[in-house]
Amino acid sequence: MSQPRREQGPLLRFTKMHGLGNDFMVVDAISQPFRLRPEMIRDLADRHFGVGFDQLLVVEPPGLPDVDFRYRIFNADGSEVEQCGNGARCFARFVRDQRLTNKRVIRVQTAKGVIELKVNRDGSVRVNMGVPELNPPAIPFAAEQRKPVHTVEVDGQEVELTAVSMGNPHGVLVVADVDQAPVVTLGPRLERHPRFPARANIGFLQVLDQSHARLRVFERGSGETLACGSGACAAVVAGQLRGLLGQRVEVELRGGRLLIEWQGDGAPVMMEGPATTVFEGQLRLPAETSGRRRRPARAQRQRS
Ligand SMILES: N[C@H](CCC[C@H](N)C(=O)O)C(=O)O
Repeated sequence: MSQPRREQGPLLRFTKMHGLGNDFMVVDAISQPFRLRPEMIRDLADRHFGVGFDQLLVVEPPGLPDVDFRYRIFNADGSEVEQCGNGARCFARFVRDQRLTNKRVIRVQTAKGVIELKVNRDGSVRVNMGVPELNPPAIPFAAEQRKPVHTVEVDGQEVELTAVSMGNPHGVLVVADVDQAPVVTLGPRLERHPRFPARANIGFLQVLDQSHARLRVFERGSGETLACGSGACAAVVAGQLRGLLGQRVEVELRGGRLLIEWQGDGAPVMMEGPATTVFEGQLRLPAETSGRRRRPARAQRQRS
C-alpha cells in the first residue's frame, strides 16, 4: 500500500560553518521566510536525522538604528541564547560571503545587546565581545557578593569556580591538565547546578604561563564542544581575576587557537580567530510539526 504523500513544506537554504570545530547551521532569514519552532531546531541539530550542529544562527534584519543586522542563536537543545563567540565570527563571514553587506566592520544585535565585528583581510575576524559581567545577580549566579572565586558544592564535593557573564553565563574551573579534567562528568552537573538559575557553560582552564592556556568547555544546551569563543573570553577573565593570566592570552581549545585580550575591569574582551564555511545546502522543512520527533527530509549537501 503506497505511503500517504506527506504534504511538503518550503525549501530552506542554509550554510554549514564552524569556528575551530564549534559548528553551526547558518540561515539567512532576510531573503527567505523561516519560522522557528524549538522541536524543529532539535531535529535539525540531530547529527543522524538532521543537519547536525552545536548552534543554529539565524540572520535577520536589524531591529535597532545604527545596527547592520540582528542574529539569533539557538543551542542544539532548542534554547535561545544571548551570545556566541565562534558564531559571531562565522556570522560576519556569512553576511559578507552572501553579499548581504560589503562592510568589514559590522554591528550586530543579539539577544543581549550589540557587538562589533571586524573582518580582517586574511579572513579572520576580531570581535568586541563586550565588558564581562561579574555581579552575581546579572550573571546570573547565586552568591552574596562578587568574588574572584566561589565555592560550589557538587555531590558532596567542594568545587572552586569563577562566575562571569559574557552576555551568557559561565563557570570557570582551574585544572592541572585539561586532558584529565572531569569535563563529561562534572560539566553537566555544574551546567544545571541550582546556583546557576539560567544554567551555565562550564570551562576547564589549564594555565601554561601568563600568555598561554588550554581550555575545554562543557556548553550549556550543547554539551562539550571543540571550541567555545565566549568560554575562552570567560576563561581569560577568570585567569586574570585569579592573578594567573596576563592581558593577551593565546587560548588553545580542542579545535584550535583563539587570541583573547582583556585590559581589566571595565574594558571589553576582544577575541580574534578563524571562521570556516564547509558547505551550502538546502532541505525541505516538514509542512507542520506535530510535536512528535519527525525526521526532516535528508539534508542535501552542495560542497561550496
Ligand atoms: N552554549 C552557549 C551558546 C554558544 C556559545 C559558544 N558556542 C561560543 O562560541 O561562545 C550558551 O548556552 O550560552
